[in-house]
Amino acid sequence: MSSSGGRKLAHVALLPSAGMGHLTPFLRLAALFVARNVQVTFITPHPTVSLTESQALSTFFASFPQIKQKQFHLLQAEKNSFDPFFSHIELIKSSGHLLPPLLSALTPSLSVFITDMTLASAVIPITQAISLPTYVLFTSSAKMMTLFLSYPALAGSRALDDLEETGVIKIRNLELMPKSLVPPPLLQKSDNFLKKSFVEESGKVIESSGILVNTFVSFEFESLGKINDGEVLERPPSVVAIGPLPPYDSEKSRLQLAWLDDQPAGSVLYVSFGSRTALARDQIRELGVGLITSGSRFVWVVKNSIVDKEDGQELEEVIGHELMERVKEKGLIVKSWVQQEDILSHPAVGGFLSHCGWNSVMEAAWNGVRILAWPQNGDQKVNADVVERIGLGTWVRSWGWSGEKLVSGAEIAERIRECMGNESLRIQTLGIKEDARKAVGFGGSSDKGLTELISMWNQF
Ligand SMILES: O=c1ccn([C@@H]2O[C@H](COP(=O)(O)OP(=O)(O)O[C@H]3O[C@H](CO)[C@@H](O)[C@H](O)[C@H]3O)[C@@H](O)[C@H]2O)c(=O)[nH]1
Repeated sequence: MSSSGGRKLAHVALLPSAGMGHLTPFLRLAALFVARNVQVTFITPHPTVSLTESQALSTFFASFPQIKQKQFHLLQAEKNSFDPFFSHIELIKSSGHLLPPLLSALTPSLSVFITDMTLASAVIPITQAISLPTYVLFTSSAKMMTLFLSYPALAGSRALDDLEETGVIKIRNLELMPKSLVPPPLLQKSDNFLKKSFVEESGKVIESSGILVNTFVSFEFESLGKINDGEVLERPPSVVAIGPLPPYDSEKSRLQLAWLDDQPAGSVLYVSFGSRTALARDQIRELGVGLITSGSRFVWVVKNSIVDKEDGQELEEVIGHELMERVKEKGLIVKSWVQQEDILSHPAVGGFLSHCGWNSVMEAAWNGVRILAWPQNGDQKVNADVVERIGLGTWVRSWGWSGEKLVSGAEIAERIRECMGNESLRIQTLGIKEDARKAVGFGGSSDKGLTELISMWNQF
């Protein structure tokens, strides 16, 4: 803690987890703290899983020289997991014992620590031992949080066995969600990585000083209510909605998007499945056919590997020469990565074919762009359900989880036409954009939540 003109200022350290879906909200939160005179130390696990993360970090620290960066050098370990992101999270956790010396060397001493929810079981015992108040940034939806917080109790009860009959996940008498939304590994009887990590992380998150969640009250009123009213857990840590975490200025690449500039307002569909999902090769081709047949204009980010370091193949090899040529007539194809904020904030963009990673959902709400949801894995069906209920988009439930079936180009085209031509959805989406901006604007629900937290931390 330090003081400015006699006023105490909080010093907050942030520790993100692996992948852009976790790093981005942490960077945005750090930028918000700077704008509110909070001193920030940003702890970056080193190395990162992807090149995109290292690049995002370099740009970020160049724009925010007032933020201290502390590299957290991870132990080297064999990468033997089926998923590079999960194995990186394990690596960060197993390097946890290297954190205390790093934390004790920080000056002024820390007021508060903020960790990613996937690292809680490694971090919270360490920060508890030094009596450092620790908050969790939950990077998914509040609806997903209802499942996350109740999962240890669910997994230890008969509730999962009873599912065969009811098809609905219940905690005590509270209906959380239909089984069909839940990531399949969480429903399995046998042990698996996701089950183990939900039980371990959730068990520690409930010992935290509080949870910050990247959502806003009017968007997820019901789920936030269920948690804060003690329906999900009898004594939940306080949960504060602080989203949508707005993009910071230098996040935009300031590239000239000449092609987009030439398209009519709201006419372009942006197609992306986030930072860590690659569709199967045959599904990529069907999607290409669907995009052409739909008649819509589009910007399509094609990833052919979940790790960008390995995303080496030429697009033409993946899509095929003929399709590649036809796709170019109506749209722009980008390999691996595009600065999403540049695209979603462009007036020509009116729709987003999205996997419903939660950051993408919040970014669509922030920019008033309607979603055609195509969840692929993890929390994404839960998030798609939130999108559909609030009216930010539509969801074709029959498309299933990633790889469950091959969705045909004709079917995709039909759904794109419906979504892009849906005038009431367009209007609803603009209303949601207004609500999102109100929530983080002066005196809005998210603004108040964060202001109250910071004033409390300034007293620590
Ligand atoms: O070409 C791209 C692709 C992604 N992004 C950005 O990267 C982030 C991606 O996050 P998200 O949309 O949440 O997707 P994932 O990368 O898939 O995120 C992981 O983390 C999320 C938050 O926990 C989960 O909701 C997802 O299911 C999980 O896969 C967003 O900020 C995007 O703007 C880009 O800028 N360019």
